[in-house]
Amino acid sequence: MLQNDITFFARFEPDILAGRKTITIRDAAESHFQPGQRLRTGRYEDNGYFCTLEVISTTPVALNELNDEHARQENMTLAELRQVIAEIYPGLDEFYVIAFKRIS
Ligand SMILES: CC(=O)Nc1ccn([C@@H]2O[C@H](CO)[C@@H](O)[C@H]2O)c(=O)n1
Repeated sequence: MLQNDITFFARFEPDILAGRKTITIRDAAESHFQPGQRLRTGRYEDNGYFCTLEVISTTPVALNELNDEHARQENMTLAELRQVIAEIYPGLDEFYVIAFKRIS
C-alpha cells in the first residue's frame, strides 16, 4: 500500500478539502518539504488518504511570530491556533510554516 507523505488530524480534513486551510505549522521533524513537492495526504488517525497537496513554501517561524495572517490561513483565530499548537507541541518554540495548495 502507498504510504502518505504527510498526515493531518481528521478534524481538519473538511477545511483542507474546501481550501479553507492552506498552511500547516510543524516541527523540525517535518521541515524537509520542498516547494513543488506533491504530498499524498492522509488522516493521522487511520492513515486514510484524502487528497494530494503541492508544497508552495516551507518557512521557519518562532512561536511569538505567529500572527493573524497565519491564523486566517488555518481558518482559526490566533488564540485558537496558539492553543492547538500548545496542545500538539508543548514547550516547543521553533516551527515551520508549510504553505500548500490542493491539486487533487
Ligand atoms: C502528528 C502530527 O504532528 N500531526 C499534526 C500536526 C499539526 N497539524 C495541524 O497543523 C496546524 C498547526 O500545527 C494545526 O492546524 C494542526 O492541527 C495536524 O493536523 N496534524
